[in-house]
Amino acid sequence: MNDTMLIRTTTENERELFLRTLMAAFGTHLTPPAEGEGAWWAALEADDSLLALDEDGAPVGTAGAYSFELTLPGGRMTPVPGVTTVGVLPTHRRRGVLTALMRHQLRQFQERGAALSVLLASEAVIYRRFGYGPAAFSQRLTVDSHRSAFAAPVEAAGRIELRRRADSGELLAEVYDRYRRTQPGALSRPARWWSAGAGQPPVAHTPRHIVLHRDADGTPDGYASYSVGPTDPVTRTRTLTVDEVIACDDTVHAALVRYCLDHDLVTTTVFANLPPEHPVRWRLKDFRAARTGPSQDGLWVRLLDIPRALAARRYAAGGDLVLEVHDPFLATTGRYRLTTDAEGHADCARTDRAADLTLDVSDLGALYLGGTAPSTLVRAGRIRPHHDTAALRADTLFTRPTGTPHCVHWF
Ligand SMILES: CC(=O)SCCNC(=O)CCNC(=O)[C@H](O)C(C)(C)COP(=O)(O)OP(=O)(O)OC[C@H]1O[C@@H](n2cnc3c(N)ncnc32)[C@H](O)[C@@H]1OP(=O)(O)O
Repeated sequence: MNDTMLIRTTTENERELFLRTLMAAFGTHLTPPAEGEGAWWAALEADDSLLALDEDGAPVGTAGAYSFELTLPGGRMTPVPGVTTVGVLPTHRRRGVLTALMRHQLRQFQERGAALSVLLASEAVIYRRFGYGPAAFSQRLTVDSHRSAFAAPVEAAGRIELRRRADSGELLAEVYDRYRRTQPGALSRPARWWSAGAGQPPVAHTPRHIVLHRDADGTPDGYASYSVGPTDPVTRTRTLTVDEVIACDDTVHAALVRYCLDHDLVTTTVFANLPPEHPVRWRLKDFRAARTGPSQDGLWVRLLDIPRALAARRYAAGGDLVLEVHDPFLATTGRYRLTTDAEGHADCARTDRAADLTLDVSDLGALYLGGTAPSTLVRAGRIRPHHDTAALRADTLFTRPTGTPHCVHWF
């Protein structure tokens, strides 16, 4: 298959062909957006959308990429391709179509100078072989609304207003943009996403309510996006699901959470996508009124230019570490010396020195945003330490200098 397969970018007028192939791979159909919502495919970038064609020229697979900016630990932002719309027709699976698409796409990213790429994985078993590792996680918090009193009132100056999502794009985009610059692991949301609708997923099959928080001067500084499900006729239970609570400030965040918890005719409130260990649970008077769901992998990271990627983020301490990184998919192995100063600024270059740790590039991706400690992967048998203090030294450097990484953006 690989020898005869052609991979090429689409043209603007091939969007429908691309989408039909993708939808068939997922076993779904193109459904028109709900009233007042945009079509999610409006955000696709045609010149980054790849089609794999069989020997007869018929499309059998798709892969696309969006252009985002990723916020790194320490606050620097870097451009990243965000891999999306990956699918292979059920009739052509397990013959290497995805492998060929990934090879083509990663080469394209390298040619354009990307230091890393990111994705959200439909299944966790697919992408490690291509060098991606799970780097940021999210947690679901389910709260019994009637037991949700806070231990202390939220003292956020300002007010909350309920808005139509269709009229709020610019305000939400502004709030989101301020937030994502402060949140490691967050992605920019280009304008075309907002014109397609906000929330998570950004274009939902069900409409979302939006509440906007304004500070005492009237400047928007937070929002929440949510929907309320039907009432169960037997149990009389009803669930409010919050897709996104976005705010730079913890008190504003808590005011928006309080609004959601106080909604009438709701028995359960679900916060679908919070960072792990979010402090909001600790505001509850009754700690057991909330249950945390399993931690889910969110953003996956793949390093393409290791020295540039490692030097771009900040670290938690000064130090020196040599990593031997194996990248079987791109058929490279290299040793890299990472040197950081007391402020956590880094240099990274190839070296001949002996390695402290040996690891696969997908595991380096998993460590990159600080979401998982190197010692955890050593204990899991994924990373090989070469001496007793190697894991501890790596932990001291890599772990979260500026908070838990999190990516709320669905793509
Ligand atoms: C970022 C995103 O867009 S995520 C969305 C991904 N898409 C989907 O989930 C849609 C439904 N699934 C599909 O379309 C296809 O099954 C794909 C795209 C996941 C895989 O495409 P294929 O062309 O079958 O993959 P390919 O043949 O290149 O497989 C390469 C290797 O990965 C393995 N693999 C691929 N997909 C899976 C899977 N879902 N589960 C387990 N192993 C898998 C193959 O067995 C193969 O292993 P091998 O090298 O040891 O033989």
